[in-house]
Amino acid sequence: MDQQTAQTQLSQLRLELNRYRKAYYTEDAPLVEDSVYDQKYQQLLQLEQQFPELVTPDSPSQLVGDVPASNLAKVTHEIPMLSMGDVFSFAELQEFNERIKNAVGHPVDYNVELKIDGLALSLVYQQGQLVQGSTRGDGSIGEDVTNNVRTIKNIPQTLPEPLDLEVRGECFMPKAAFAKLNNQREQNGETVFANPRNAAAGSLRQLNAQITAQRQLSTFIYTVVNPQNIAVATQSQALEKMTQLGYHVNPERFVSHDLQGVKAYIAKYQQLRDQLPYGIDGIVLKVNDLTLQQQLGNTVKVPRWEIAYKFPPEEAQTTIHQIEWTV
Ligand SMILES: NC(=O)c1cc2c(=O)c3cc(F)ccc3oc2nc1N
Repeated sequence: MDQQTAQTQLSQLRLELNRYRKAYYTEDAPLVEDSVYDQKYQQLLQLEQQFPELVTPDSPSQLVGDVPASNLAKVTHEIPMLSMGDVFSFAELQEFNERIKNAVGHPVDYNVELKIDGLALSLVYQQGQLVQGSTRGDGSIGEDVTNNVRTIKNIPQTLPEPLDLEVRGECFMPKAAFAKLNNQREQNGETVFANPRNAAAGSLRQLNAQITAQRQLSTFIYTVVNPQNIAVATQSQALEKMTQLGYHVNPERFVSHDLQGVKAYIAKYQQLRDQLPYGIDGIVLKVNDLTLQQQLGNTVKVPRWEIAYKFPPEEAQTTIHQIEWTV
């Protein structure tokens, strides 16, 4: 079908479906059977899937807050996108360090990073050109958000070298953008997002990239999936190289030879957390040597060579802070 026909059919479907919605939701007097509504709604989704550039903000598919995952095309991750094991105390970090030392046979260096509170994103490049962007999904099957990531300013569309590369990072909404967006939504009588992470997810997982483009999303890239393509031996070198390639990499990182440095880093960023322009919910410890990472491998769910230390929830931390002030 050509775009013109699709446009005609879509505007007809939008008109009909919005009329049905109005009758159903506001006048409590459905005009058609649910099955008729659902069949036409699926027709609209199919057409919007085929012609995403024809999606309009008033389309019934856009009125449900962030688009349910089922409306976005699926992407299979060649290398699964795992999540991270979490710990909640320094003692557990020490246990993690002991496990690694026993497994490897000697102490190791860790690359220590902030844990950005957003949603995981994969970016695939062929010959240095961005060809696909996708969400984690269930780790094996994610959602295709390629058109949307093309609107995110700090994602390079073209690399300075013709590399075949997959990188992964966190997509987030800066706190200032989140506050502005929620003010606008409140003024328009729309539902507000609970936190920047939900706002980022709802803004990235849109069928209409024009909506994503208005949401001021950002990224911090933290992994090269195939580091052999960029000739690096450690996580810290990989992050340096990604910076040179034009990616936005979080600067608050360092290589630690023991956990004392990590203890100070945790204390520092637990204090700085509410002054940072982006949300963090902890720190991440990664075995710095990439060969050791490979040797340590992954469990079904998480890599064995890294751990996430989660801060206590912000409100709890603020309470403790207040107690200090009153003392
Ligand atoms: N939120 C984050 O700031 C952050 C998250 C991850 C991951 O989820 C992650 C998941 C993997 F399977 C492997 C490495 C990772 O590294 C990571 N590094 C980070 N800095």
